Formats: sequence, C-alpha cells, structure tokens
Amino acid sequence: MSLVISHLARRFGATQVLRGIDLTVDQGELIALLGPSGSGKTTLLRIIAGLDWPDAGGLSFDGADWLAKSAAERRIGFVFQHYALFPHMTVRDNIAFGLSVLPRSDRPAKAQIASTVDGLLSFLQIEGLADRYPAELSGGQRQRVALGRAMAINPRVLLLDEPFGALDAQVRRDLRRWLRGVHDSAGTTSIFVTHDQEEAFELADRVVVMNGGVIEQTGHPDEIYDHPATSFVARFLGLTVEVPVTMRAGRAQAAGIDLSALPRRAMADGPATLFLRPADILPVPDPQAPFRVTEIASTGALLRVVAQDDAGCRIEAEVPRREGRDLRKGQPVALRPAAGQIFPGGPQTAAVPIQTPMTLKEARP
Ligand SMILES: Nc1ncnc2c1ncn2[C@@H]1O[C@H](COP(=O)(O)OP(=O)(O)OP(=O)(O)O)[C@@H](O)[C@H]1O
Repeated sequence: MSLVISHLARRFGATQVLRGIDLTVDQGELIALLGPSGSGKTTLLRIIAGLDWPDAGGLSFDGADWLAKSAAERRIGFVFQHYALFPHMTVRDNIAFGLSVLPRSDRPAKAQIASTVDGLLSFLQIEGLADRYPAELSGGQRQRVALGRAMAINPRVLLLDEPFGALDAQVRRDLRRWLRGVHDSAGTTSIFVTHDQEEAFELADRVVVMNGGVIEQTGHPDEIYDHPATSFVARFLGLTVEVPVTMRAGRAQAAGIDLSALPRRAMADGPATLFLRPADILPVPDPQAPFRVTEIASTGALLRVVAQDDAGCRIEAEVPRREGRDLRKGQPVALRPAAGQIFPGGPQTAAVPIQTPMTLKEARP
C-alpha cells in the first residue's frame, strides 16, 4: 500500500513551485520533507492531502488514482503547525469530531466513537486532558490533541506540517520522541514537513531534501549526512566551510592544507570544491604552516577557532576544548580535515547539483 508520487509539477502564476517530484512512500514509513523556506514542502503536502491539485504528474495510493478523489475520500489525517482545534469543544469532542461528521452510512455509533476516543486518549497519554478546552492546554498538549484528532479517522496517511514549529526546544524534543513512539505503535504511514535538520534526522526513517521545487536527495538520515549528493545538501547539512582545491591525478590539493590523508579519486584534473564541517577540521600547531589562528572563542564544550592565510583564505573550525587547549591567537597551524566532500567545479559552480560526491571519511588512499 504505497503512496506513489510521479513527475508532480505545480506553478503559481510565474513561480514554478514543484518541478517534477518523484517519490514513493511505503506503508508504515515515517518520511521527513526537509528544506529551506519556499522549497515547496507545504505545497507537496497540500497536494497529497487533496487541498490543492498539481498542473501535471500523478498521485496514487495502493494503485488508486488519488487525483480523482476528494480530500475526504482519501482519508488523510492532517496536523498543522498552528493548532486548529475548535476552541468551543473539549479535547474529547475535538478528537471525536472527524468521526462524528462522517456521512450517516459511515459514521460509527455514539458508543463506538466514545470508545475510539477513550482508546486514543490513553494511547496518546492525554487521558487527564479529556474534559479541558484548548485554551486550558499548553502548546505541546494542544499538538498531542491535534494528532489525536487526525488519528481518530484511522487515516491511510498522516500528514504533519511543521507540527512542533511553534513550540520551545525542550517541548519539541519531548514531542519528537513521543511522536516516533506513537508512529511505531500505530504503524501509520506518515509524512512530516520540517526545516529543522535535527528534527528530521531524529524522527524519520527516510529524509527527503527539497530545494527550489526539486528533490535533491532521498535517503536514510545517516546516508544523507555522510554522503550528501549535491553541494546544496552538503551546505544545508552543515558542510559550511568551502575550500577551492585543485584535483591532480585524483588527489585534492590546496595550499597550506594537509590533504595527504585524502584518498585518490576518479575525478578529472581541474578545479573542485572541498566542503568541510567545522567540527571535522583540526588545527595543529606547526611553525612552517601558512595559516595563523586569528580568533579563538569558547562556545562551552567547544572552541571556535578561525585560521587565515596570507591569501585571505579563512577557515573556521570547531575543536573540543581539551584538544584545543594549546592553541593561541597568532600561532601558525596546519589544517587537517578528517572528513569532507568534494564536488567538481570551483566555488561559483559548486552550487550546481552534481551527482558524484566523494567521501573522504571512509575511502582509503
Ligand atoms: N497559493 C499560492 N499562491 C501563490 N504562491 C504560492 C501559493 N502557495 C505557495 N506559494 C509559493 O510557493 C513557494 C513554495 O511555498 P511552500 O509553502 O510550498 O514552501 P515551503 O517549503 O513549505 O516553505 P515554508 O517552510 O516557508 O513553509 C513559495 O514561494 C510560496 O510563496
């Protein structure tokens, strides 16, 4: 019972918001749509929900054409960022709502609805809130209730649009774990939208990274983290240090940076860009090195160390406090990246998606 999205396109006026989305979501999967603002995540979710229609492409569930079905016929559960609970109804009545407005022929008997709601209240660990009104709940409690309301109709697919976006960090973390548990026990197929990388990685079975209306990469969180497929994904996932390098006979070279540990790769000679995470760069005191420490600042457990060479190349590293205790401002340092990605092309062209990333971490020289 997969949800199959094929070549989906959507334009609003002159703006092409979705440019050919292909994605298959399997039964029971928890998928995160991750991407910056305006990348088309919500538009895709709304089309799946039946709240909007594409200009081209297909959408089917379990072989049935969903574009020919109304939102109600699709039986989708939807949770929005801003709690859409009915303020004049208790939690119990809010959760019962979806069932109590079904056509008479499909509507369960009152006692059946009450027992479904009791079951959900207990499953979602919100029994104590049953008789409260939304105004008497915290933000986190409201989102639990909103999920209860979405799940009451036993949805084929559960869609969550930044469900925790309006909540503070600690509540978000608690709710994430709670949602993952609920998802696993209920076995629902779920798709949630977020622009929070940590949230996507902690929650999802698979992460779909979107940018400018296309899918840049789909994969298990570890796969995306370790092997970003494009320079966009690399930047988005924190590989924010970009160093121009030259590829020669499969080796990356950059003045003053020790890339000797990097493996030989089957890449054409010429300019390329090395993408590094600040945490993967270790500055090591070395009197011969052309880089000098220009800034050291503590962020708590980590030291943020900036090193610069005479040519103006500026590289920022994050070093565990203990490993960086010998570093001093003005000191010459050699830079030794422990891991990184290389994409062909200089820094200007590195923004163009390239399909052949190079992983330095696991490859052998
Ligand atoms: N009904 C509409 N009419 C015109 N433009 C729209 C409409 N809905 C969305 N857009 C535009 O489509 C683009 C994608 O919007 P969408 O909400 O899908 O992005 P998003 O990735 O969910 O962003 P965010 O994280 O900010 O919610 C934006 O440029 C937005 O302004």
